[in-house]
This record gives sequence, C-alpha cells and structure tokens, in this order.
Amino acid sequence: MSEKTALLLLQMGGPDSIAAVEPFLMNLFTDRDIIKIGPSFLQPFIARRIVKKRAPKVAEHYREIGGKSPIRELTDAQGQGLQALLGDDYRYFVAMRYSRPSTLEALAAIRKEGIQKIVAVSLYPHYSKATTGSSLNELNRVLKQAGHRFEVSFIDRFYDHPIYIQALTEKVREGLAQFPDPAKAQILFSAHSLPQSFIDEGDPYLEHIQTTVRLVMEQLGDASPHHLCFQSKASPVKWLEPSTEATLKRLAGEGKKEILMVPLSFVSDHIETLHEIDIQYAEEAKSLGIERFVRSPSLNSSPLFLECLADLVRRHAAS
Ligand SMILES: C=CC1=C(C)c2cc3[nH]c(cc4nc(cc5[nH]c(cc1n2)c(C)c5CCC(=O)O)C(CCC(=O)O)=C4C)c(C)c3C=C
Ligand SMILES: [Fe+2]
Ligand SMILES: [Fe+2]
Repeated sequence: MSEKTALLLLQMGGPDSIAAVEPFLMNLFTDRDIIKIGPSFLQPFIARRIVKKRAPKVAEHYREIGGKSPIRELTDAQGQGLQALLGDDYRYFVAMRYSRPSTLEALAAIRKEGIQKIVAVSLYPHYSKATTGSSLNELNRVLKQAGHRFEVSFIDRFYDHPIYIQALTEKVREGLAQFPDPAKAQILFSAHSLPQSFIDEGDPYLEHIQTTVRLVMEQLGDASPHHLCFQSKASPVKWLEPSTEATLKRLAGEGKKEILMVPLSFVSDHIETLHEIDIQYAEEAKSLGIERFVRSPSLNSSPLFLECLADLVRRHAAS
C-alpha cells in the first residue's frame, strides 16, 4: 500500500487520431449528462445517426489542426507540472470523459500503484452538470463497479480562485500587448455555450463565467471595452447568447477594427481555440473588415495556472 495521494485530473478528452473522431463523438452524444436525445433506450441509435452526419466535418477540422486534439499531451504536461510543484506525496493520473485514458483505466492504474487516496480535480474552471457533473457521475459509477474502496474527495470548480484570475489576466495582457493601442482593442470573452435549459434548471455555469469575467476586468484595471459571448453551439435548441459570431458582426458594424478574443471555459488548447477561433472566426473577422484579430494564449502549462492548481490541492489537503 502506498502513502501517496493520486491526483485524478478530469478532462473532456478529444480524438487522438482521425480514426478516433467517430468513437469520441459517439461517447459524447450517448452521454445523457451532456445531451438528452429522445428516451434513453433510443439515444444510442439517434446518436449514431447524428455522429455519422457530423463526423466528416469534425474530422476535417481536426485534420486542419494536425490530425488530432492536443488535449492529451497538454493535460499530461499540466499533470507533470503540478506533480513537480507538489512533490513526492502526489502522483497524477488523467481521466478523459470521452476518450482515453478513460476513468476505468485511470482507476485501474491508481490501484496498480497501490494508492488508496484520490483527489479528483476537475480541469473545468466553471461548474456545469454537462462537464464536471458528467465526469463526477462517471467517476462515481466506475467507483461503484470497481469492487475496491478508494478514499475519494473532489475539487470541482475554481472560477474565482485568485491565482486562476491572475493567470488568465496575464494571458489577456499578453494578447493586449499585440495591439499598437491596447485601449482601443475590444476584448471578447468567448465562453463555450450551453443550452439555456441547463441554466433554467439551476446550473451555475453562466454565473461562474460572469464572475470570472468581472474578476479579470477588475485586475486589468481600466482597460479596453469588453464583451461576453458564447461559441460552439452544438444542437438546434436555444443556447446561451449572444453568439461569438453575432458579436463579431455587431462590433464590425459599429466600426470596431481591433478585437482580442479571450477563450474561457477551458484551460488548454483544443479544437475550439485552434480551429473555431484561429481559423473560422479569424476568416469571418477578416471578411467583416476587422483589421486586427488576436487570440490570447490558452493557459496550458502557464506557471501561474499550475500554481493555482497546486494551491487548490494544498488547501484541499489542509481542510
Ligand atoms: C452536445 C452538446 C454539448 C454541450 C452541452 C457541450 C458543452 C460544453 N463543452 C465544453 C467543452 C468542450 N467541448 C468540446 C467539443 C465538443 N463539444 C460538443 C458538444 C457539447 N458541448 C461536441 C459535439 C464536441 C466535439 C466537436 C464538435 O463536434 O464540434 C471540446 C473540445 C475537445 C477537444 O478537441 O479536445 C471542449 C473543450 C464545455 C466547457 C461545455 C459547457 C460548459
Ligand atoms: Fe462541447
Ligand atoms: Fe466546433
């Protein structure tokens, strides 16, 4: 038996090859925590149809960013950085909700190391039933089946953690530095959208996002004008608004020529930053007459961000 604590990093995951796009999407569209389609017994069949239709376009997007999602490597780098800050008492493991390593594989690896104590750390800063909630449900299901008693606790949000805010503000400043006159740049916080029905049922995601934006703007001081918008709507129901696209159009219509995109909701690069913002919205902005379109870097292994995670774990251990 090992005295170490396992840090189980919970993340969405992504396809690690073009061939993995369909299984990734199938895992996502059959998860009733993120999307409910019809009665549960029918969902796998409807999901199959949706995935067959969606996969070719999504695969093309992944092809354009190098043939896979970088999320696995980026999450491993975060885990290594975190482990280095915390020392030998901790060992990190990764559980991807829709790709590998799965939660089951992660728990098997933890057990093989003889580790008993697990701190599950969600890498989504803002809590939503669709993301962190889904990962925690999966973890609880797998723990039940495991036939082995682990001692498990959770860190499930950090949207207002002072060092997270500091880390994000640093990235916004890096983005602003690319403008000749940063005060003229419009800051567009672009969060991943979520169906409005989640919010109506009490999901705190929107409130968490708004708080992050407010705290970052407070740290920046009297900087540029800012806006909050939502990207990556993925089904035909009503999602959070305004959309990033509509906001770009509105600002261009008002004669704004300089835009800084700040991706929220994720801590690493993935298809929504590398494709949706860097390729799709960048093209859109150009055609709208926007002269300078910059994206602030994702947190990835930002030393401040890793320090935030280490602080969360230390405080958790002390409490
Ligand atoms: C089907 C409904 C979806 C909801 C609700 C949703 C919410 C949501 N997602 C993220 C973060 C990410 N999503 C990513 C990809 C992705 N998401 C959906 C669907 C929903 N997301 C799909 C179908 C996909 C795959 C790509 C596509 O088909 O367009 C990713 C990227 C993964 C990667 O490439 O590594 C992230 C990250 C959040 C934060 C969120 C709600 C709060
Ligand atoms: Fe998503
Ligand atoms: Fe997308």
